[in-house]
Amino acid sequence: MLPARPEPIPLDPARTAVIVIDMQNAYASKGGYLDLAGFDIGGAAGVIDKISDVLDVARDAGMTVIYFQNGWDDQYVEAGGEGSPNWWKSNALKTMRARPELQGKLLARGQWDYELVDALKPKPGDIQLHKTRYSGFFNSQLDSVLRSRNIKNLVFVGIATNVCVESTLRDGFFLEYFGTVLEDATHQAGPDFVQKAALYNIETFFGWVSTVADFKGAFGQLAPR
Ligand SMILES: NC(=O)N/C=C\C(=O)O
Repeated sequence: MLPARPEPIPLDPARTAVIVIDMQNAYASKGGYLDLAGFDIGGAAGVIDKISDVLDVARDAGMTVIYFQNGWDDQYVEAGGEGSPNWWKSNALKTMRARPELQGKLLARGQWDYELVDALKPKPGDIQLHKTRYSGFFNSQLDSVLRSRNIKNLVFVGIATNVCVESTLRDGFFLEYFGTVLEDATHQAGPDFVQKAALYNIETFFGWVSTVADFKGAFGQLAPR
């Protein structure tokens, strides 16, 4: 049983996956996309350490760990052209249009920006998935990976709470997955109030909100390290 808001949620480790959303240099490192686009990434470093702790506990408890990376091919075909709202709304694409010297660098596979941060590299047995839009369920293998493993519960960590974490958790809700966010293992893109708003939405309408300490308290004892 994981203590959570609005109420504790039962999680069977064998039927639970920890979903690590987009812990790439783009979102968590100085000089990465969010930083270059003018977002405050000051809270990202603390989140990296918390996620590392969560993943150690999750693996030892027998949970599946799934890493997502967000981005596109180096020609940005997968990003969509002017016929796609993504072309208009993606701040990475807008930043590159405003600063042509960055073209080909942001969120492009093969570039530093796309890579996972050094402290959070997948371990044997972890699963790596790629996505081209904010939701991890859109045009990805996530649903079939989860169903083939009989997984029903999703625990979310990563960046950004109000964009890709919330989008993926919401889509999971519609597909009958139970989503929980560990609030202190996430960070928002935007002012503090968007973190609060995203967590309010999740707690009230789409899922559950818990903490790293409660996760470690609930599952840290299952397999002695
Ligand atoms: N990973 C995310 O939440 N991404 C947010 C914004 C973006 O990718 O432009």
